[in-house]
Amino acid sequence: MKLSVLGSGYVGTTVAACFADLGHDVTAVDIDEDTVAALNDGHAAIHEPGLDDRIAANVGDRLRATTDYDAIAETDATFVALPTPSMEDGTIDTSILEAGAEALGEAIAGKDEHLVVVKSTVVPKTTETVVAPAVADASGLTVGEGLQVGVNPEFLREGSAVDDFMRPDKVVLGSETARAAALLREIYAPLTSQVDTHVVETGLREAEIIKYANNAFLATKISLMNEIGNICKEYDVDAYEVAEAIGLDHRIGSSFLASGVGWGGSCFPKDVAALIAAAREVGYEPSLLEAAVEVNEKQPRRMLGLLERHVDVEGARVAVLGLAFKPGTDDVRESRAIPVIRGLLERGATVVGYDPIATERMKRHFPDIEYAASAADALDGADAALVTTDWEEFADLDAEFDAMATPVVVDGRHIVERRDGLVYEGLTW
Ligand SMILES: NC(=O)C1=CN([C@@H]2O[C@H](COP(=O)(O)OP(=O)(O)OC[C@H]3O[C@@H](n4cnc5c(N)ncnc54)[C@H](O)[C@@H]3O)[C@@H](O)[C@H]2O)C=CC1
Ligand SMILES: O=C(O)[C@H]1O[C@H](OP(=O)(O)OP(=O)(O)OC[C@H]2O[C@@H](n3ccc(=O)[nH]c3=O)[C@H](O)[C@@H]2O)[C@H](O)[C@@H](O)[C@@H]1O
Repeated sequence: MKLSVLGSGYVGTTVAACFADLGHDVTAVDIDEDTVAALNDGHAAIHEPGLDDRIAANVGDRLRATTDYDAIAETDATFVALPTPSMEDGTIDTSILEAGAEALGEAIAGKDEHLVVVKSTVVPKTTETVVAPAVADASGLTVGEGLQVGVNPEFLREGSAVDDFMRPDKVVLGSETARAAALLREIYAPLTSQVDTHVVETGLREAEIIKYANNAFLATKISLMNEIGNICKEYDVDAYEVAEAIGLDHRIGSSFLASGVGWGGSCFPKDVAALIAAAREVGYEPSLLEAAVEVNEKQPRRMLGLLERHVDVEGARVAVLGLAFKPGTDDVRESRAIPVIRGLLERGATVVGYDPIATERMKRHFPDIEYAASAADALDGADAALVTTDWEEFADLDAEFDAMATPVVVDGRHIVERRDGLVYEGLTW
């Protein structure tokens, strides 16, 4: 089928490249000229393992990128993967989505039929009340007739986006008409026929809230483990031993029990905040979700508190190892390193940050701190080190700690090996 994908960020680029790989003819549309040029050049503007290979294999053949919305008219269906960022009060800002939907509508005016699929994460009713009317008004098409509408939330993780898309646990297809459901099924057939996955066919609102339920559950699971971990720490118990044991209960499961400095990224914080705001909007006070956020905000402060047990932070030189919100990505959005660095600066420390790939992005947040070219350089002469991302290379650090002025490590990610001569503090162990 001929598909267009609106927005070429983490989701849009992955979706476009993977659909092309699956045999569809795909046009990626983005307003950013550099992003479009990079794609047409055979690579992504973002770092995502395996993504460049898929782009390079398909560009010039089944994949192309453009800034021209008119190209959408040549396609049968459009996946909307535009940003839905948080507003101050936690609600999602739908202005980009609305502008995109309007431009999309203008582009398909005069067509007999077009399918619009919302891939962006949106609160229940957004597709019905914001996207569909905007496309309908601008195109002149009628919702449910010429204009078919779907919601297909995305569950990929950054750092493993391609694998997650190509081997999903489930594919959620939301629609309100048999025609839209059939088109969605057809688009996903090349994937669902080759991998063992579950296809969940449901309504628009249901598909929208399934995405939030998924993320809220995972974020709350981590916060619950962090809360248990904080208690474990006070009793001198290793929370990782506890997690391993409880994870054996199949009702709990072993994934997303890694306690530490908490959850960051462009989605968990934004999506939990949006679900809280959406709940309040309909008069429900979501106290458990609020507590999950509260625990998450506590973890960086606990990390700084543990540091203060060993080092007078004012005037100290502190290495922050790991700036990305998780390993495998250069994305620093809502990275836990941000509140940690802010807390260090407030306490008068000199901060030297290190990350294998996220340094440039973190410079936009903290242009004035020092950045090291390697973990060894960051540790050289440091009075302490805080570990905020579980990059595998930190597990191999050993003799590098000898160059520290005082060998104090507060590990927020359970990644550094304890060794003789190192004053080691785990966050929840
Ligand atoms: N990042 C992730 O891992 C996941 C994100 N999501 C959701 O997917 C949506 C997109 O997220 P990301 O891909 O992370 O966003 P992103 O910020 O990485 O990329 C968005 C892209 O849209 C482009 N753009 C902005 N306005 C535009 C317009 N009017 N027309 C065309 N292009 C425009 C930007 O230039 C950028 O390339 C969000 O709703 C997010 O919550 C869902 C699952 C996973
Ligand atoms: O909606 C989204 O954008 C995506 O959000 C998350 O994916 P992502 O943010 O890429 O990363 P995760 O691997 O989920 O990690 C999120 C944060 O939780 C932290 N985390 C994760 C797991 C864990 O056990 N403990 C823990 O602290 C990570 O360090 C990271 O800061 C979800 O896992 C995806 O399914 C979803 O599609």
